[in-house]
Amino acid sequence: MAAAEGEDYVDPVTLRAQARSQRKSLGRLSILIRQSVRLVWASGRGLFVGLLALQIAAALALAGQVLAVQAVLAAILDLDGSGATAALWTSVLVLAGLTAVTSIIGAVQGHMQRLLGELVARSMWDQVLDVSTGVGLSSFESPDFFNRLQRVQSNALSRPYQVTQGLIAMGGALAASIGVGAALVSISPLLLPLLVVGGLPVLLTSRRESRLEFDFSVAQTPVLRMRQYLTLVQTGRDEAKEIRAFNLADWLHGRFDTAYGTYLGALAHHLRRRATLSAIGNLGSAVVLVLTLGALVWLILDGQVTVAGAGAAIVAIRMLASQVQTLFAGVQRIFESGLFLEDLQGFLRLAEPAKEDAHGPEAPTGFGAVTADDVHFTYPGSELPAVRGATVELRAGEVVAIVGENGSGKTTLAKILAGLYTPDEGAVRWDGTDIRAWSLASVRSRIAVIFQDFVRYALSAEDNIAIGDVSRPPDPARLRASTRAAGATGAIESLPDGYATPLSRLFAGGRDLSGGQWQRVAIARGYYRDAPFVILDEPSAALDPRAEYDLFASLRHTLEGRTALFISHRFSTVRSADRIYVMAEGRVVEHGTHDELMAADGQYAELFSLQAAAYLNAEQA
Ligand SMILES: Nc1ncnc2c1ncn2[C@@H]1O[C@H](COP(=O)(O)OP(=O)(O)OP(=O)(O)O)[C@@H](O)[C@H]1O
Repeated sequence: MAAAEGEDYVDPVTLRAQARSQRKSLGRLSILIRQSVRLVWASGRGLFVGLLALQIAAALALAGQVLAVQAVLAAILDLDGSGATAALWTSVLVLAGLTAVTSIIGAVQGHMQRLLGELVARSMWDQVLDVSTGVGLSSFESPDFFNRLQRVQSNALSRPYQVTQGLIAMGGALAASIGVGAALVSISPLLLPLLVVGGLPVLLTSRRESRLEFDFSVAQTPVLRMRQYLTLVQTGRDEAKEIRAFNLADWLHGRFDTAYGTYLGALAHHLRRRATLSAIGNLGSAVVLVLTLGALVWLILDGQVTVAGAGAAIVAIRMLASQVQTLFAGVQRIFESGLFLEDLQGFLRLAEPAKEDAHGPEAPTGFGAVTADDVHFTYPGSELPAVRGATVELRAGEVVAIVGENGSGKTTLAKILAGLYTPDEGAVRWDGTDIRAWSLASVRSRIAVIFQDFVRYALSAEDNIAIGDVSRPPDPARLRASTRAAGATGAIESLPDGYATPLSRLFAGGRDLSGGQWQRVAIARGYYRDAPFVILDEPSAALDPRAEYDLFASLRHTLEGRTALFISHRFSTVRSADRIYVMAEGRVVEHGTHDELMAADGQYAELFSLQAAAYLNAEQA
């Protein structure tokens, strides 16, 4: 597993600096448009082409409307002429028909855009989920990663839809502008340049607005994450009991209000700045529009255009102004989304090291011995190493235990042995070969790990166990054997729908299990995976002493020759292990069999006696 953090991690400050240095040139716009078209094309090319075709049809209808207005006005001014009434009605009908066609096209486009937007969103989600499930586990220790994930979820994912809309609006507005512009030129060529200049103020201010929007989003991500977290805490099922027991409701609510208040204050400030900028842009456009209309009046007075032509020109000017605005709004959307898209692209690149995990030769299907050879590991962002020079060995078929006090590094060492963290120094080897020589995905497929904080999936009991090996279709016989070996048969068979019962009250007919029953389900999940190496991280913490004893006593039989690493706090449980490693402060301080360690009279003997005495005292009390 290559650590995902590295040059691809960009902190918010760097991101803002990058945003400031972004060039907003035509060259950049064309790059963004190319990227966006590729994205939309890959998600739904049929719809995209259909939408563009409709845009062209709408543009033609719009240009036709200008000419029809001119014809209607000319017919009105010529009403006393012979056949003028028929000409008037014909042009009115054409105008009405074209107007209806434009509206119908608009409505159909709306529906198609919505669908295309969803297709784009789905393809983006697919990629984002690939990253979040594919990046190295250590990414989840990094606040940078979470900030980025949050930004991508809350912002970047909606941007491709905006880009889609922006592109289509731009295409349509461009086609319409050309159509209406051509109609306008046929009335008087002098009017066109003035109108194009009219759009410039909006373009200039919109560039600045997009930068403001991006800066705002980057700056607000940590506050938004905190707010979201506080919402989750106050609405979560697991947290509900503690919130009541500790009377935390008002306190948490206060925190939430403060976080929201901070965000709202910043949002109001941000929106004022955006509103001011867009007002400046629109006022500039309005001034240019007045100049254009003035020019038109002058052309009429000068006799260069007819009154009918001038009437049609006014309609065209209004249409063109709105098309130019749509065009620039499209450009703005693409610029605005550009920074987010780059952020998103950077995020998607985080999956590349994960893809490398699948490369390389397949790991062997078994081993003679697994060793962690003088491994060191420090969590990203931590100063102190969690594991500092630990060496352990597990020979095939052995049951090996790691014991030690809280925080001594047991779980971290287990995750290193499971190939989930790459040691900073030292190596995990199978028969002398560093596991990094093989595809890490294939190494992990040979290992079954039951974590201390295993996941309670809100799925059926069957799924909760069969999830241990999704590489093949569920095997009912294996499922039942694993359940039996983990001692979970009774709990599952007494559920209303047995194995089909959802293990969560979130779903109709669902049931929850007790902590110990859940733990047995998790153990069954580990047994179900046909792996030569099984890691059980405190699998007995929620079990009663008899169940714990049974679990360990039956372990060898259940494992049928597989190798097991067993982490526990209860020394009495592990006394029959082939070898016991005692960890303290990230190091292995002692190892041997129970008898050897007791004879050595070191830390193990001390902790064992302490626990035994506590147990005896408790029994006597
Ligand atoms: N995700 C993490 N990020 C940073 N530090 C961590 C993380 N997980 C554990 N640590 C630190 O690493 C050290 C070893 O933790 P580890 O979970 O491996 O200990 P452990 O022996 O399994 O403890 P326990 O018996 O409480 O489960 C501790 O000091 C802990 O604070």
